[in-house]
Amino acid sequence: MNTSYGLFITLDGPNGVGKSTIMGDLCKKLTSQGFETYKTREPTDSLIGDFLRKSEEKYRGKTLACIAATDRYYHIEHEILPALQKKKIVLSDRYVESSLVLQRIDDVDLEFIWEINKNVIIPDLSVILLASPDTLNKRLNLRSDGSFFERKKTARKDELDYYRQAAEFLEKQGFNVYVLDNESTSIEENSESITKRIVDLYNQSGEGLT
Ligand SMILES: Nc1ncnc2c1ncn2[C@@H]1O[C@H](COP(=O)(O)OP(=O)(O)OP(=O)(O)O)[C@@H](O)[C@H]1O
Ligand SMILES: Cc1cn([C@H]2C[C@H](O)[C@@H](COP(=O)(O)O)O2)c(=O)[nH]c1=O
Repeated sequence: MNTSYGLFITLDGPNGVGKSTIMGDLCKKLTSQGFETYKTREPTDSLIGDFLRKSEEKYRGKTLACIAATDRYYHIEHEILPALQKKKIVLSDRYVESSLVLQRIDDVDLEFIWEINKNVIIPDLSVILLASPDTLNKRLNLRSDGSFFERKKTARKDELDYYRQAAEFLEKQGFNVYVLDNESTSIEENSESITKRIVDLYNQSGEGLT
């Protein structure tokens, strides 16, 4: 664990599952309990991240996978590690879990994806939110436009299958994975149980709460 350097928490799951909603709630809860948080996301807000966000209509497959991995290593070096060194609780909306799903939907095989991502730092907790394809489609339909991954017809079911496989795969790589149903369980209940896990990890690190 990275606990002597703060805590690193990732929040992942299919498009529209509720990552940013839960992230906002989690940050509020942790801040109100006296923790210093650092909220971040992938693609990052750097030039590489902006490039990744704009890339999906032009670049695909292994090329897009490498752009996402490049942005991730930049993220680790320039945002995640500096914030962990300041003992913050770093919360990232998407991380390597996303590549193990989105790049697979884009026909890149798992071995290649892992090969270019295997040197990432392991989060203290990797939260994966899931919901049924119907619910995901309903939530996404509320939006006016969609990305390549959101528009792809079979994407919802593929995303769910690949997230389940990613959870299993990452556990074997030593990740502490926490899979949650974000369909029938409320935003409040889920963010409460994630907060509890984070506080438990913090206390286990021997730092105490303040
Ligand atoms: N547990 C929940 N129950 C019901 N609705 C939820 C729940 N969690 C999130 N939502 C709703 O789902 C919708 C999508 O949420 P959000 O934008 O946070 O998803 P996201 O995973 O961040 O999406 P994207 O990956 O596309 O950015 C929002 O309208 C949000 O209010
Ligand atoms: C982290 C990550 C991102 N992408 C691409 C796929 C989408 O174009 C965006 C995700 O944007 P959102 O606003 O979070 O929906 O980035 C990718 O291909 N692989 C990745 O690992």
